[in-house]
Amino acid sequence: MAAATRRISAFLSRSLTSPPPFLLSKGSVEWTVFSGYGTAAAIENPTTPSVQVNYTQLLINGSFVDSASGYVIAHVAEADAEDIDRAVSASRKAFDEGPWPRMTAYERSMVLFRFADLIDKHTEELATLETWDNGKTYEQAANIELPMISRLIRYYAGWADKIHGLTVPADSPHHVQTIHEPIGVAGQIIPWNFPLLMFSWKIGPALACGNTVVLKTAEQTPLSALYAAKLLHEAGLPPGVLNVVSGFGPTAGSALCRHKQVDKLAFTGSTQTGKTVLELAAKSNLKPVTLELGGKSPFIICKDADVDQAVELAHFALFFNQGQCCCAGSRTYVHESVYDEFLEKAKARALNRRVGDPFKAGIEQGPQVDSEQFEKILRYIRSGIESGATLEAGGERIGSKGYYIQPTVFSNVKEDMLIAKDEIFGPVQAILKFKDIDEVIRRANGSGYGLAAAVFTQDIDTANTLSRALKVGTVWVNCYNVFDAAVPFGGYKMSGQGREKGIYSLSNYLQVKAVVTPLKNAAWM
Ligand SMILES: NC(=O)c1ccc[n+]([C@@H]2O[C@H](COP(=O)([O-])OP(=O)(O)OC[C@H]3O[C@@H](n4cnc5c(N)ncnc54)[C@H](O)[C@@H]3O)[C@@H](O)[C@H]2O)c1
Repeated sequence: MAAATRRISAFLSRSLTSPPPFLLSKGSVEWTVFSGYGTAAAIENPTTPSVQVNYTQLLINGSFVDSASGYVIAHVAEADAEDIDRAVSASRKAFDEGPWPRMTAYERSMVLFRFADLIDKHTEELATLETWDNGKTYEQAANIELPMISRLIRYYAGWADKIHGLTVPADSPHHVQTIHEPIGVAGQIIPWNFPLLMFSWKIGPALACGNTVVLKTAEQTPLSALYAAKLLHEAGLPPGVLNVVSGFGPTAGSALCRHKQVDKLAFTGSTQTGKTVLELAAKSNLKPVTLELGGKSPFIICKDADVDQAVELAHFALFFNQGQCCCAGSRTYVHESVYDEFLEKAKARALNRRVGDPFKAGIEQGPQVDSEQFEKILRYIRSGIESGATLEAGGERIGSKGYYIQPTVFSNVKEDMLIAKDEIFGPVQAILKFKDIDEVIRRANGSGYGLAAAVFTQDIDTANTLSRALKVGTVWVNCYNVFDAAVPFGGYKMSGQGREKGIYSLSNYLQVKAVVTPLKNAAWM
């Protein structure tokens, strides 16, 4: 139904300070035509009644009140298959006929540089939306993530005019050149844990290479990407080059994956959905797919480790972003000689973690993103207790409003327990004891995932042995979560296919064409 726009609501189900002035105020609704209104053919110009929608809360005991679990912060247009089709058509037209691929690489790079400047200028708005949408702390969004995002956009802006092919020597009298061309329309699907960072990882290389994009945000976090996309247009991006659609996976996401006019797909999210995305791509037009999926990353603390430093880093590796990181160090392997000391200190650190209103200064942990994740994490905590792991700290929700979970630590964890196998995606640290290096390599590699790992040691030989033996896309040695724009990121095994960031991401968005021309009277071959 062309004129219909349904609405989905972004819920902020947590205790927060009052909404920033530039956002829709709590409970306000814009009037729109809703689907199912009359018959499709008759609704070219639907009547807009003068009556406003004023009441959207629950009417309980004579008063309009928010739901117990949270309140509405904004209403967002929901894309369905028809909207995806509109977005893909716009993107197709922008690629096939529009100015973007025909602009010089330098002009494209300047648009991206201007965009990066605007991100810096609008850090406060973007970071607020990110916290509002996701629940992560404002300090993390503003001081860590936003600077990473503008840096990454500048990194790819710098690549735009450095993408070129080769001249290739042939065995016969032919002039052979390779041309690196943009692929065309890129469909991109991102998750809710780092909405803006994932937005930048996806659009940065795609646009630098001259592609056009349809990007679907996660249904939990639609707000910040829309704001950033507006800034990109302000920076000079022509219409149709970047289309941002909010919507649900099985409808909008699936329509994007199946679309035959989409030339390439890039997906970040769960391994299960990654399999679906790959299948839909194969069944439609066999578009190439890059996948950045889940993980169960081992953090290995060797016998010579400085325990205080190891505790702090392992804590950061797991609890950062409320534990909602695909590369969270969620299996903490500790050598038996330092195990007891590590455990006591890890427990104390978790108990000291400052959990609370993510807009307040000094808070380390906000709420989980939504009720589904919240319930799932609590189920995993129960499963940890039932399977015989020792609950050392936490284990409960905090308060009765908002999705806050106590920083939780389990010891005596064994590989056959669900908490050691599955991606919990929450503030739950699982500590396992090991005796020797060969054993920990075997156990660390025993997972179906292979996204990241950390090695904590003062011995260069141990670091080298482990770095080479671990079947993962990133090994952090005596550090964690270092996400420079130039450093590739991606997974082995069920953690994904392909790499993002760095020069590796460029090849995801380029076709290589060989052009072969006969040479007549060549001066040289
Ligand atoms: N690797 C990561 O960065 C990452 C990020 C978020 C979540 N996860 C994992 O995924 C789990 C579940 O989170 P989730 O439900 O938000 O992940 P998900 O895979 O369901 O969602 C990620 C994105 O895929 C879309 N999607 C869902 N179903 C789709 C379909 N059939 N076709 C196309 N697109 C579809 C979603 O709308 C969203 O934009 C988490 O607990 C965590 O384990 C991993």
